This record gives sequence, C-alpha cells and structure tokens, in this order.
Amino acid sequence: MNIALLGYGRMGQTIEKIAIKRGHNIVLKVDKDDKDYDITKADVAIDFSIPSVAFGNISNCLNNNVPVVSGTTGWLEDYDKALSLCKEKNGAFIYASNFSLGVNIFFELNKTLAKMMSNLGQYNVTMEEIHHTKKLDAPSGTAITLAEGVIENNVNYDDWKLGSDEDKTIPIVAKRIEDVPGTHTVTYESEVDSISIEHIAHNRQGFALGAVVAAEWLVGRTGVFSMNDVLNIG
Ligand SMILES: NC(=O)C1=CN([C@@H]2O[C@H](COP(=O)(O)OP(=O)(O)OC[C@H]3O[C@@H](n4cnc5c(N)ncnc54)[C@H](OP(=O)(O)O)[C@@H]3O)[C@@H](O)[C@H]2O)C=CC1
Ligand SMILES: O=C(O)C1=N[C@H](C(=O)O)C[C@H](O)C1
Repeated sequence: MNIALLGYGRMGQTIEKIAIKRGHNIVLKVDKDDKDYDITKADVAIDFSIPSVAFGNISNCLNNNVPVVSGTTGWLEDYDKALSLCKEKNGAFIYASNFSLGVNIFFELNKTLAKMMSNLGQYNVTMEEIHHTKKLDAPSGTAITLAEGVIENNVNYDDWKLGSDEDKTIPIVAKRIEDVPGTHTVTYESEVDSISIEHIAHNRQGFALGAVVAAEWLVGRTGVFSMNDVLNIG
C-alpha cells in the first residue's frame, strides 16, 4: 500500500518503520509547514499530528476520497463533523484514542469491571494517566475512552472531569513524567479495600502496529469504524 503520514513526529516515525517492515511504501510525510501536497497519491493516510490540525487533515482526506486512520487525540469536539463528512463522501474513516491491542483488551476489561461494580455503591472509581512531558492534551484520549466505558456501564457515574470530586463524576488525574509512553490505571476504592486494573505501554510500537493494521484493514471498505471492528472484539 502507498501510505501518507500526516504528522511525522514520535508516532509518524515509529509508524514509518513498521509500515516499511510490513511491505508498504511511504509516499508522503506531512509536517507543520507542508501545505500544498497531493494526498491523492496515497491509498490510505495515517494522521498522528496535533489536536488543532487533525480535523483539517481528516477532512482533506475524505474530500479527496482517501481512507484515513486518525490517532490524534484532543480534537473530538469535531468528531461528529468528521463522521457526517465521511458519510456524505461515502468515505472510510477510523479514529481510536489508542490503537494498541493491549489497550483495546483493557477497554473491554474496564467495561466488564464497571458493570460488575454498578450495584456496589460503596466503591468510588478514580482514574490516573501518566504520559511524557511533551504531550499537548490532558486528560489523554485513552483516559476519556476509559471514563466513557465506565459511564456507559455503571449507574453511579454520568460524567468525568480532571481532578474533580463532584458527585457522580469520575475524577481523572493526569501526570506528566519525562519519557513515559502511556500508563493508565482505573481504581475502585472502598473503606476496606481497593481494586485496580492497569495498562502500561513499554514503548510506542504497539500503538504504531495497531495503526498500520487498521490502515491495511480499512482500504477497500467504506464507513466509520472503530478498533473493535478491526480486532473483532467487544
Ligand atoms: N491513538 C493512539 O494510539 C496514539 C495517539 N497518540 C496521539 O497522536 C498525536 C501525535 O503524537 P506524537 O507523535 O507523540 O506527537 P509529536 O508532537 O511527536 O508529533 C506530531 C507531529 O505533528 C506535526 N504537525 C504540526 N502541524 C501539522 C500539520 N498541519 N499537519 C501535519 N502534521 C503537523 C508536528 O510538527 P511540529 O513538531 O513541527 O509542530 C509533529 O511532528 C497526539 O495527539 C497523541 O496524543 C500518540 C500515541 C498513540
Ligand atoms: O500522546 C501520547 O503519547 C499518547 N496519546 C494517546 C492518548 O492520549 O491516549 C495514546 C497513548 O496513551 C499515548
């Protein structure tokens, strides 16, 4: 496949190596100052850029009939617009807050645990995410997906907030520590005990491999998809 990389930072460069190993060609690398490029030479685009430009990158792909995989976080206020544009153009689009196989299993585990804890009002849930100091957004997209998984499956919660202690609101703590690729912990705490589940990324390989696998899966399909479709889980 001919792949366009929209964003050639930490993730773009990791994806490039994995894509080449899997026999693909990188035909375009787009960074901040690259404006007039021809996206149509790609069979699929993979966007790992920055929150303020992600929706523009995705729209450009959909407007030019190029399937697009996006892992950029922090732009989801425009997600519904991307979804409508994809439908209008009969295009192909996948967004995931986290493309790693391990985290997608963790998402399902989180939903199951949330359901089990729904009748147990003596437990309060908290979430913590730890990332490297260069990360632009907080909380992480993965933490937001985890919080949404609890809200959908546990009657005790209907919202999430950074550092909140409001009723029915999941408090999320975001820590920034140099070089941490991504650690997410969900904890249920009562007066007598605590239950935690945790995912620790050791490097960016899992995110990057998941994005390339998603791109391979997306080409030839039309619609808006999630990693559950790609991995056939959930
Ligand atoms: N879904 C997932 O599995 C994962 C998601 N992420 C998310 O992916 C995104 C990227 O992460 P990461 O690679 O670590 O970040 P980086 O900052 O390393 O890379 C982002 C790149 O985007 C570039 N950029 C800026 N403007 C544009 C533009 N208009 N078009 C294209 N590229 C542009 C930046 O260039 P410059 O530096 O010159 O501004 C930079 O090279 C983040 O939102 C992060 O949260 C990260 C890991 C996994
Ligand atoms: O910015 C990162 O690095 C990461 N971002 C994603 C997120 O916001 O959840 C995924 C991963 O945790 C790494």
